[in-house]
Amino acid sequence: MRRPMLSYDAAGLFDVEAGLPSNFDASWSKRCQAAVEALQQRTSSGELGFLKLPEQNLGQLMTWAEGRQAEGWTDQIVVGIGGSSLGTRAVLEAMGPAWIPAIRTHFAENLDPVSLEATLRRVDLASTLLVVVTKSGTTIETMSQLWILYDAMVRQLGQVQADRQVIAITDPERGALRALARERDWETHAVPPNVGGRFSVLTAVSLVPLALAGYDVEALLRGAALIVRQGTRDLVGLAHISAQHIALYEKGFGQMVMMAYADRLGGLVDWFRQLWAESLGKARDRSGQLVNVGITPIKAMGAVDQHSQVQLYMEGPNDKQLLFVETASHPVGFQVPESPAMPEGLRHLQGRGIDEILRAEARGTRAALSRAQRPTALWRLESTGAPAVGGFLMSWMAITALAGELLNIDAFDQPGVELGKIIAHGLLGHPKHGQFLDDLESTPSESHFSRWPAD
Ligand SMILES: O=P(O)(O)OC[C@H]1O[C@](O)(CO)[C@@H](O)[C@@H]1O
Repeated sequence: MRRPMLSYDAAGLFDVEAGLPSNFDASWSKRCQAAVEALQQRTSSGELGFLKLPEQNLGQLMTWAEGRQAEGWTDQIVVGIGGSSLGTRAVLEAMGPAWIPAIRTHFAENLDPVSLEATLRRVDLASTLLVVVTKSGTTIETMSQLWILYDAMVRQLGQVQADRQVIAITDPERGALRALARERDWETHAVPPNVGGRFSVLTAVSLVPLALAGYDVEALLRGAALIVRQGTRDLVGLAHISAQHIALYEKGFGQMVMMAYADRLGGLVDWFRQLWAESLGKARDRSGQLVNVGITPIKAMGAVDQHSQVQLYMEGPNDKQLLFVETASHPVGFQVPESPAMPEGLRHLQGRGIDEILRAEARGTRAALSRAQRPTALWRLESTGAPAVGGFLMSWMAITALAGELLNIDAFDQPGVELGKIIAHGLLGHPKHGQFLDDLESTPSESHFSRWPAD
């Protein structure tokens, strides 16, 4: 039998006291079928595009990227946040160590002056592309940093040259960035309007910077395609995974820890957190009823968090679903050397690979959590090559969308993030967003305010 590119072991969700019952699959079967039909219907009507992304032909993109690489650029700064950067970062980190990038990639995500300065010190703007990614074209963090970086380029290289070095990835028609790109004649790539930001890792949003960096984006899509190759059959299988998490949520397991056992898998967990949290954390269901639903995603890293979080996961409230993510192979290896000086109790480590030790730690931790009646599951990527990474991404996009159908919520909007943005714009002087400022003006009452050192 061929080794699978990706595998999922859910036994630990069933084998614990408050876990899933043995008739789980049968009892959720009808709901899963209905969820799949609904998702397929929304896909075939053109409302949702992410399931179709593996069908793209990337020939043109590859030729374009090779042409750009041949121009001799050394670096790209990807300016974007949330769904406009997390997917790119996840793939770069996961596949990175096996790759010698054609163009080095830096990110301008958070509004941290020190990070921005550090990025500027690492690059030579004369040989750097500015890849700005924002689907809406209005995101405050992205547009402010674009303006700073573009201004620095204009001052150093002149406007004509700076305009040649900007690549804008945004909605094909709408938004401030699209308008700006038209005005300045920047090169553009379109984000399909029917693919939401957090579902956009297999669109130009990530494929453009990844192709520029020389990554095998075609293999990424091939891996994603394998997950949904059998259409309904595959989707029903994925819907049962969504249902497992929802059923556990309904039993009181309202948090979901994704614990990655390899540093380079950490970016995938960051990507997953946005996908899961923004898609499923909703106040109302589709009929408008107040439900305040959501399963809180938590990032953990093995083995480091065994020395930090695991005590809580073992003995604290039994309200967490724990997903382990590991890779079966690494592009490089280290062995603990043999030595007569090795202390007695550690001799069994001699000759062991550190990957072998890490795997044993993951197994040990999962087994211990199971003994403590905590529900666990394991995702294993055969390697962190493009197909397995693409497969992981597509699996979780489908599981998340299907979970939205099962919960009867809209997994593709994010109304809860708007108010904070409006207030921030108001604070910064936006002429139309001053309505909440009075509430902020009042000083906190002394009984709820502390300062150190005390007067
Ligand atoms: O691509 P944009 O429009 O800049 O949005 C960035 C992110 O901001 C959000 O709209 C809100 O956090 C996300 O859904 C999105 O991925």
